[in-house]
Amino acid sequence: MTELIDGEEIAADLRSELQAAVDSLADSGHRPTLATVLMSPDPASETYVAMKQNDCEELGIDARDIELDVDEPASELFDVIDELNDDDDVDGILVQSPVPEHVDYREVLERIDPMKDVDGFHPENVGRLVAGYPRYKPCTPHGIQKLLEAEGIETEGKDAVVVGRSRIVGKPMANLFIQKAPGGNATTTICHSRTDDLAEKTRDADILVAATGIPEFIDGSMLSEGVVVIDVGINRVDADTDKGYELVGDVEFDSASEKASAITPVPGGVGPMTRAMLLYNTVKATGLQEGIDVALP
Ligand SMILES: Nc1nc(=O)c2c([nH]1)NC[C@@H]1CN(c3ccc(C(=O)N[C@@H](CCC(=O)O)C(=O)O)cc3)C=[N+]21
Repeated sequence: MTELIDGEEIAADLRSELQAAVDSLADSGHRPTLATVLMSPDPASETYVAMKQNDCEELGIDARDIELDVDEPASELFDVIDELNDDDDVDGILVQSPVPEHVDYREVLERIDPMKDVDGFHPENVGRLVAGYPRYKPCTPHGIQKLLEAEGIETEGKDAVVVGRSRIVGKPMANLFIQKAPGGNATTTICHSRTDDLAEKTRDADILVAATGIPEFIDGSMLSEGVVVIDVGINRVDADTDKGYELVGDVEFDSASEKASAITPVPGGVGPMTRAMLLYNTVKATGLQEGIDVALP
């Protein structure tokens, strides 16, 4: 039997576990504050930022919502980041990606105060993660670790195959899988668009993480019996629905389900976990900056 991994439920459990930490920080006069900055040409971005704001509201995290027109010069965005960096009331800063083409995302990431970098994308935080002493783990791969943990799926000694080498998912996921730490100790292969005979590699996986951004790129024929499939893709594809699209993953769900022992759905799998870990990092950021020990789940 294939088990459907309920990311929505696991994320809800995490949020309720974070509630106590938010409450105790608020009681001591340090209610966590997350600033989101939206300057994105992607129509999905607005939805995602709105979801993050709602999550904050539910937990009592203060959410600041800054929106910039996509035609503004990059300097406007940098000014906003500088102000948020200097604002002691702001604990976490997230600049939604993608940013417009005339803005260099690398410069954006390097500009954010690393202590407020709740995405974990600043080179200092990336470096710490790779070196084995992470400060803020990037939300999606961290969320995947929490999903596996909640499902009782051991990574130690397993063959993990990550398909995709992005800065936000593939690379940090692989780095977490190889850490000498819970949720790590996996033998890890990173595959990507230039990988020869991809299916040969993916068939070796005990745990497969699909993060290519290509709809239904991985199908059941590429998988071995019993694999755990984590589908990171959230692709909007044209469809005859009210919204004019439907969401599909990077995995062809039906054929993959026939092979998998457990699989995440899209929606309702990794996405909610990514959002929960953003709240986690925001709470952690408040604790670190205020010098308060917070108990994190
Ligand atoms: N600086 C930055 N940090 C990010 O973390 C970041 C970003 N930029 N840019 C865009 C991506 C995308 N992303 C999502 C997170 C959760 C869902 C999510 O919860 N999706 C729901 C469904 C959403 C729907 O119905 O459209 C689900 O999978 O169940 C989606 C997308 C975070 N991102």
